[in-house]
Amino acid sequence: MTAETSAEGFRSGFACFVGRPNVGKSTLMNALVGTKVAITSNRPQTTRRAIRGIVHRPDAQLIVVDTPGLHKPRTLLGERLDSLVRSTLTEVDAIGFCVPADEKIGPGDKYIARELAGIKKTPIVAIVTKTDLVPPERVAEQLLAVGELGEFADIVPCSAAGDFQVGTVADVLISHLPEGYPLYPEGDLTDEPEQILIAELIREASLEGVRDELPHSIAVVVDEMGPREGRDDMINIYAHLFVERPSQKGIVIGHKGERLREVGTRARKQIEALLGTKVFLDLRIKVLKDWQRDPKQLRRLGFFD
Ligand SMILES: Nc1nc2c(ncn2[C@@H]2O[C@H](COP(=O)(O)OP(=O)(O)OP(=O)(O)O)[C@@H](O)[C@H]2O)c(=O)[nH]1
Repeated sequence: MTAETSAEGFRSGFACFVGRPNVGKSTLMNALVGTKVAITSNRPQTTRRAIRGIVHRPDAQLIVVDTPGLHKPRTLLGERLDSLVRSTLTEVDAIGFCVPADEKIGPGDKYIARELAGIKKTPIVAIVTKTDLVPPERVAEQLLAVGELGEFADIVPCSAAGDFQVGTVADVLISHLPEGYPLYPEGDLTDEPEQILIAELIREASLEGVRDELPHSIAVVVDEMGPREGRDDMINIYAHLFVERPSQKGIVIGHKGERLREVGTRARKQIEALLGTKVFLDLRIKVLKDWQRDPKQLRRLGFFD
């Protein structure tokens, strides 16, 4: 058997990071994944986990998933972790528990450690982050203090900002993955910007049931997205759906707007799964006469030649 067809010695699986807000989870995830793969969507219809990125190694594939909600203080310090987070934690092959080197261990860390103690089957790697901010003695003290928080498969210090031991974090997580074939061929992943993935999800939702009537006539552009004012748990997305003729507009909108509402709901759910956060989706529809034949409009819709 060739290397591609044999799983022998190859490890593949999922990992997620948990920890209080601001401990450096996102920075570490991004550093691990590097610039190779940007935020990437799951194929619709498959699992709802939001994939953050994939670390490709000759001997391993580590898929980093987001834990929506856990890093939101309200949920974190709430009475319970929501079921999505719980299921993510039990579905992954390894959990990275992040504790920063520059802050004393507090109630937030202990709360998470207690929650994690209930997850028996998944190896938990404690990661002391931001080591660049403190002297080595302090890192050593923090490693010991973290060790008191629970039973960990490993404890690793690292600094994503200082590029210290990021590779070791990957190595250690990978060492806890099961042996198996790569779960995602490299070609399966897009490195498209988030907005394009979101536009694609909206387009897919809008084609459901009318694919035959409007095969290529729908284009979607995300005009704007950003956090909703005054809320840290919701993103506003403003998007336009373009059709070529007024009759198509009618099809997409449906009787009394019913179909467009369904499209919005379906797309919103998919986008929420992708981003791991609540989404307010403002979806407008516009006729852009014969856009497929108009080079200027094609450029506007992101089809560059
Ligand atoms: N000095 C230093 N700063 C870091 C490091 N990692 C992250 N930070 C900073 O710490 C802050 C929080 O980092 P994030 O990666 O957003 O933390 P997070 O845990 O994902 O935060 P939430 O999304 O709120 O849960 C940012 O200002 C980062 O720049 C590190 O290794 N060293």
